[in-house]
Amino acid sequence: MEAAGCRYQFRIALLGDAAVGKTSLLRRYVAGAPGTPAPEPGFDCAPTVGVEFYSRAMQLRAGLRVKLQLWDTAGHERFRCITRSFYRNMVGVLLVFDVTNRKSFEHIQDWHQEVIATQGPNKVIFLLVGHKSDLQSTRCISVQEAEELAASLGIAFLETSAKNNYNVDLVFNTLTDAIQQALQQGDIKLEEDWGGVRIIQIPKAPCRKQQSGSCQC
Ligand SMILES: Nc1nc2c(ncn2[C@@H]2O[C@H](COP(=O)(O)OP(=O)(O)OP(=O)(O)O)[C@@H](O)[C@H]2O)c(=O)[nH]1
Repeated sequence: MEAAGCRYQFRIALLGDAAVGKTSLLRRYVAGAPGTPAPEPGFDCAPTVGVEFYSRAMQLRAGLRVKLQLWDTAGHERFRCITRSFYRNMVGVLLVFDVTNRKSFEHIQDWHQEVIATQGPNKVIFLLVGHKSDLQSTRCISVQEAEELAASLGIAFLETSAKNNYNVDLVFNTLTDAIQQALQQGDIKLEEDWGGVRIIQIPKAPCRKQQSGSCQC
Protein backbone atom coordinates (compact mmCIF):
# COMPACT_ATOMS: atom_id res chain seq x y z
CA MET A 1 0.00 0.00 0.00
CA GLU A 2 2.92 2.34 0.67
CA ALA A 3 4.42 3.92 -2.41
CA ALA A 4 8.22 3.89 -2.44
CA GLY A 5 9.67 6.99 -0.78
CA CYS A 6 6.24 8.08 0.50
CA ARG A 7 4.27 7.79 3.63
CA TYR A 8 0.89 8.96 4.74
CA GLN A 9 -0.06 11.84 6.95
CA PHE A 10 -3.29 11.50 8.93
CA ARG A 11 -4.85 14.55 10.55
CA ILE A 12 -6.49 13.75 13.87
CA ALA A 13 -8.30 15.95 16.42
CA LEU A 14 -9.12 15.52 20.08
CA LEU A 15 -12.53 16.92 20.98
CA GLY A 16 -14.38 17.08 24.28
CA ASP A 17 -15.38 19.39 27.10
CA ALA A 18 -12.90 21.66 28.88
CA ALA A 19 -10.59 19.94 31.41
CA VAL A 20 -11.40 16.34 30.40
CA GLY A 21 -7.66 15.84 29.82
CA LYS A 22 -7.19 16.18 26.03
CA THR A 23 -3.88 18.05 26.26
CA SER A 24 -2.51 15.69 28.91
CA LEU A 25 -3.40 12.64 26.83
CA LEU A 26 -1.83 14.11 23.71
CA ARG A 27 1.34 15.26 25.44
CA ARG A 28 1.73 11.85 27.05
CA TYR A 29 1.44 10.22 23.63
CA VAL A 30 3.87 12.59 21.92
CA ALA A 31 6.35 12.24 24.81
CA GLY A 32 6.24 8.46 24.33
CA ALA A 33 7.69 8.62 20.81
CA PRO A 34 11.04 6.79 20.50
CA GLY A 35 13.93 9.19 21.01
CA THR A 36 11.83 11.74 22.89
CA PRO A 37 13.23 12.80 26.28
CA ALA A 38 11.28 11.47 29.30
CA PRO A 39 8.40 13.79 30.25
CA GLU A 40 8.68 16.08 33.24
CA PRO A 41 7.09 14.63 36.38
CA GLY A 42 3.51 15.91 36.78
CA PHE A 43 1.30 16.72 33.86
CA ASP A 44 -0.63 19.88 34.65
CA CYS A 45 -1.51 21.83 31.55
CA ALA A 46 -2.94 25.31 31.12
CA PRO A 47 -6.31 25.36 29.32
CA THR A 48 -5.86 25.27 25.55
CA VAL A 49 -6.47 28.53 23.71
CA GLY A 50 -8.10 27.80 20.35
CA VAL A 51 -6.14 24.97 18.75
CA GLU A 52 -2.63 23.60 19.30
CA PHE A 53 -0.79 21.24 17.07
CA TYR A 54 1.53 18.27 17.74
CA SER A 55 2.92 15.47 15.60
CA ARG A 56 4.32 11.97 15.97
CA ALA A 57 5.52 9.46 13.42
CA MET A 58 4.47 5.85 13.84
CA GLN A 59 4.33 2.55 12.02
CA LEU A 60 1.05 0.72 11.61
CA ARG A 61 0.70 -3.02 12.15
CA ALA A 62 0.52 -3.43 8.36
CA GLY A 63 4.02 -1.87 8.14
CA LEU A 64 2.76 1.44 6.78
CA ARG A 65 4.70 4.48 8.00
CA VAL A 66 2.45 7.34 9.03
CA LYS A 67 2.95 10.82 10.33
CA LEU A 68 0.14 11.81 12.67
CA GLN A 69 -0.73 15.48 12.73
CA LEU A 70 -2.50 15.89 16.05
CA TRP A 71 -4.79 18.83 16.79
CA ASP A 72 -5.55 19.64 20.39
CA THR A 73 -8.70 21.75 20.59
CA ALA A 74 -9.94 23.95 23.43
CA GLY A 75 -13.00 22.46 25.09
CA HIS A 76 -14.35 25.78 26.27
CA GLU A 77 -17.42 27.06 24.45
CA ARG A 78 -15.87 30.48 23.73
CA PHE A 79 -13.36 28.91 21.32
CA ARG A 80 -15.94 26.84 19.46
CA CYS A 81 -16.04 28.99 16.31
CA ILE A 82 -12.25 28.56 15.95
CA THR A 83 -12.19 24.81 16.63
CA ARG A 84 -15.21 24.15 14.38
CA SER A 85 -13.32 25.49 11.36
CA PHE A 86 -10.83 22.60 11.67
CA TYR A 87 -13.26 19.68 11.74
CA ARG A 88 -13.66 19.35 8.00
CA ASN A 89 -9.98 18.56 7.46
CA MET A 90 -9.82 15.73 9.98
CA VAL A 91 -9.80 12.04 9.11
CA GLY A 92 -9.85 10.87 12.73
CA VAL A 93 -11.41 12.22 15.90
CA LEU A 94 -10.97 11.15 19.52
CA LEU A 95 -14.13 12.08 21.43
CA VAL A 96 -12.85 12.48 24.99
CA PHE A 97 -14.85 12.57 28.22
CA ASP A 98 -13.78 12.40 31.86
CA VAL A 99 -15.06 9.26 33.61
CA THR A 100 -15.63 11.35 36.77
CA ASN A 101 -17.68 14.05 34.99
CA ARG A 102 -21.16 13.08 33.79
CA LYS A 103 -21.74 16.33 31.91
CA SER A 104 -18.66 15.70 29.77
CA PHE A 105 -20.09 12.26 28.93
CA GLU A 106 -23.53 13.67 28.09
CA HIS A 107 -21.95 16.20 25.72
CA ILE A 108 -20.24 13.52 23.61
CA GLN A 109 -23.24 13.21 21.29
CA ASP A 110 -23.11 16.99 20.66
CA TRP A 111 -19.39 16.81 19.78
CA HIS A 112 -20.06 13.87 17.48
CA GLN A 113 -22.96 15.70 15.82
CA GLU A 114 -20.90 18.86 15.29
CA VAL A 115 -18.30 16.92 13.31
CA ILE A 116 -20.90 15.00 11.30
CA ALA A 117 -22.60 18.31 10.42
CA THR A 118 -19.39 19.73 8.89
CA GLN A 119 -18.16 16.48 7.33
CA GLY A 120 -17.32 16.44 3.61
CA PRO A 121 -17.66 13.42 1.31
CA ASN A 122 -15.05 11.44 3.27
CA LYS A 123 -15.84 9.35 6.29
CA VAL A 124 -14.45 10.51 9.66
CA ILE A 125 -13.23 7.72 11.95
CA PHE A 126 -14.23 8.32 15.58
CA LEU A 127 -13.10 6.67 18.79
CA LEU A 128 -14.74 7.29 22.18
CA VAL A 129 -12.25 7.81 25.02
CA GLY A 130 -13.14 7.60 28.72
CA HIS A 131 -10.21 9.48 30.26
CA LYS A 132 -8.83 9.69 33.86
CA SER A 133 -9.48 6.00 34.44
CA ASP A 134 -7.07 6.19 37.40
CA LEU A 135 -9.76 8.04 39.38
CA GLN A 136 -11.70 4.89 40.28
CA SER A 137 -13.13 6.18 43.57
CA THR A 138 -14.81 9.20 41.94
CA ARG A 139 -15.81 7.54 38.66
CA CYS A 140 -19.45 8.12 37.72
CA ILE A 141 -19.55 6.64 34.22
CA SER A 142 -19.30 2.86 34.07
CA VAL A 143 -17.54 0.99 31.29
CA GLN A 144 -20.88 -0.55 30.33
CA GLU A 145 -22.60 2.84 29.98
CA ALA A 146 -19.77 4.15 27.82
CA GLU A 147 -19.79 1.01 25.68
CA GLU A 148 -23.52 1.46 25.11
CA LEU A 149 -23.00 5.01 23.93
CA ALA A 150 -20.15 3.94 21.65
CA ALA A 151 -22.30 1.16 20.18
CA SER A 152 -25.16 3.60 19.56
CA LEU A 153 -22.75 5.84 17.62
CA GLY A 154 -21.21 2.88 15.84
CA ILE A 155 -17.71 3.59 17.14
CA ALA A 156 -15.10 1.89 19.35
CA PHE A 157 -14.47 2.74 23.01
CA LEU A 158 -11.33 2.70 25.18
CA GLU A 159 -10.43 4.02 28.62
CA THR A 160 -7.19 5.91 29.21
CA SER A 161 -5.16 7.61 31.89
CA ALA A 162 -2.41 10.11 31.17
CA LYS A 163 -1.47 9.91 34.84
CA ASN A 164 -0.83 6.14 34.76
CA ASN A 165 0.08 6.04 31.07
CA TYR A 166 -2.76 3.54 30.60
CA ASN A 167 -3.81 2.72 27.00
CA VAL A 168 -2.31 5.96 25.70
CA ASP A 169 -0.49 4.37 22.73
CA LEU A 170 -3.32 1.90 22.20
CA VAL A 171 -5.88 4.64 21.64
CA PHE A 172 -3.85 6.24 18.82
CA ASN A 173 -2.85 2.87 17.33
CA THR A 174 -6.49 1.74 17.26
CA LEU A 175 -7.64 4.93 15.57
CA THR A 176 -4.89 4.92 12.95
CA ASP A 177 -5.43 1.21 12.18
CA ALA A 178 -9.11 1.96 11.57
CA ILE A 179 -8.20 4.87 9.29
CA GLN A 180 -5.87 2.66 7.30
CA GLN A 181 -8.58 0.01 6.93
CA ALA A 182 -11.07 2.62 5.73
CA LEU A 183 -8.47 3.78 3.18
CA GLN A 184 -7.97 0.23 1.95
CA GLN A 185 -11.70 -0.35 1.68
CA GLY A 186 -12.20 2.91 -0.26
CA ASP A 187 -14.36 4.54 2.45
CA ILE A 188 -11.72 7.25 2.59
CA LYS A 189 -10.13 8.62 -0.57
CA LEU A 190 -7.19 10.92 -1.14
CA GLU A 191 -8.39 14.28 -2.38
CA GLU A 192 -6.36 17.32 -3.40
CA ASP A 193 -8.42 19.86 -1.47
CA TRP A 194 -8.76 17.80 1.71
CA GLY A 195 -6.14 17.70 4.46
CA GLY A 196 -7.41 14.62 6.29
CA VAL A 197 -5.06 12.20 4.50
CA ARG A 198 -2.01 13.20 2.50
CA ILE A 199 0.89 11.38 0.94
CA ILE A 200 4.11 13.05 1.95
CA GLN A 201 7.44 12.58 0.25
CA ILE A 202 10.32 11.44 2.43
CA PRO A 203 13.53 12.97 1.18
CA LYS A 204 15.88 10.25 -0.02
CA ALA A 205 18.96 9.69 2.14
CA PRO A 206 22.03 11.21 0.50
CA CYS A 207 23.88 8.51 -1.42
CA ARG A 208 27.15 7.36 0.09
CA LYS A 209 30.16 6.97 -2.10
CA GLN A 210 31.36 3.39 -2.28
CA GLN A 211 35.07 2.67 -1.99
CA SER A 212 35.21 2.15 -5.73
CA GLY A 213 34.02 5.71 -6.10
CA SER A 214 30.78 4.80 -7.93
CA CYS A 215 27.44 5.62 -6.37
CA GLN A 216 25.27 2.51 -5.76
CA CYS A 217 21.94 4.20 -5.12
N1 LIG B 1 -6.28 12.06 37.59
C1 LIG B 1 -6.05 12.44 36.34
N2 LIG B 1 -6.06 13.75 36.00
C2 LIG B 1 -5.80 14.10 34.73
C3 LIG B 1 -5.54 13.13 33.72
N3 LIG B 1 -5.36 13.79 32.55
C4 LIG B 1 -5.47 15.09 32.81
N4 LIG B 1 -5.75 15.30 34.13
C5 LIG B 1 -5.94 16.59 34.80
O1 LIG B 1 -7.12 17.20 34.29
C6 LIG B 1 -6.96 18.63 34.20
C7 LIG B 1 -7.29 19.12 32.80
O2 LIG B 1 -6.35 18.55 31.90
P1 LIG B 1 -6.08 19.15 30.44
O3 LIG B 1 -5.21 18.19 29.74
O4 LIG B 1 -5.63 20.57 30.51
O5 LIG B 1 -7.57 19.14 29.86
P2 LIG B 1 -8.10 19.64 28.42
O6 LIG B 1 -9.21 18.75 28.04
O7 LIG B 1 -6.97 19.76 27.45
O8 LIG B 1 -8.67 21.08 28.78
P3 LIG B 1 -8.97 22.33 27.76
O9 LIG B 1 -7.68 22.70 27.13
O10 LIG B 1 -9.49 23.42 28.66
O11 LIG B 1 -10.02 21.89 26.79
C8 LIG B 1 -5.52 18.93 34.65
O12 LIG B 1 -5.54 19.31 35.99
C9 LIG B 1 -4.81 17.59 34.49
O13 LIG B 1 -3.74 17.44 35.38
C10 LIG B 1 -5.52 11.75 34.10
O14 LIG B 1 -5.30 10.82 33.30
N5 LIG B 1 -5.80 11.47 35.41
